[in-house]
Amino acid sequence: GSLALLWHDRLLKAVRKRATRGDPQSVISAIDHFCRHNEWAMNVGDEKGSILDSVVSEVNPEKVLELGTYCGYSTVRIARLLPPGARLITLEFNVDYAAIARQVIAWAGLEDKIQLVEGASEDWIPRMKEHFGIETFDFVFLDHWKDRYLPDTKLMEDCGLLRKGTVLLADNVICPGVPDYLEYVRNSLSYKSCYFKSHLEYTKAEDGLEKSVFLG
Ligand SMILES: Nc1ncnc2c1ncn2[C@@H]1O[C@H](Cn2cc(CNC(=O)c3cc([N+](=O)[O-])cc(O)c3O)nn2)[C@@H](O)[C@H]1O
Ligand SMILES: [Mg+2]
Repeated sequence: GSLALLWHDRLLKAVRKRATRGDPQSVISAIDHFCRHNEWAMNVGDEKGSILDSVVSEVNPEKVLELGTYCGYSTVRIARLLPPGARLITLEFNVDYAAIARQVIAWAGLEDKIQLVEGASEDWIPRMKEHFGIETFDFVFLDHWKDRYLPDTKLMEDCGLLRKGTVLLADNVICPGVPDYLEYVRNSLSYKSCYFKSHLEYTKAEDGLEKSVFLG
């Protein structure tokens, strides 16, 4: 609705005012400042974001998939750490959010590493190979609708998009929570899973990230 759009315009203004064009870290700090001091938003945030940073740095992925772009905060967080030539595909089906994210990504100067695709994850996952020439992903960040984490993970398995060693990192496994997904990755013989305890972005509530390595 228009109110949400107004809010997102204020977010963009804060980014343009506080962040330096072409400097991803300043874009991240500007969004964190806005969400902590002005208006909360469901970005992964700075605390969980530094866990995301450490997992991305450890995996050093060439091919990355993000489910749920939102304003592009985690997209920028991930892309700024990728080696030259690495590519990040991010899926977002809300056109208003996608428009905001494109501007955040452009301000960070990371357009050439990122492909923002407008559409639903369930529609695009089956088309990754023929449409983007992707064989398998090295790293997947799940931050979209919580009832899509499990079906989309199974869909990625069925489409052969995961290889031995692919790392899935899921946001919000405690709040709002993804019980069916957690039960699956923690009990399936195809995954080695571990939990990184943290807090819901910009709050004191518990939340965390689940890192699950596909064993093939
Ligand atoms: N199947 C889908 N395919 C592509 N994009 C999707 C899909 N589902 C949602 N999205 C998009 O993700 C964006 C952000 N989003 C994420 C969620 C789910 N995330 C949460 O609900 C959430 C909620 C809280 N929270 O309530 O405190 C905290 C968080 O960190 C969260 O990620 N809902 N919309 C939205 O633009 C939406 O269009
Ligand atoms: Mg989230």
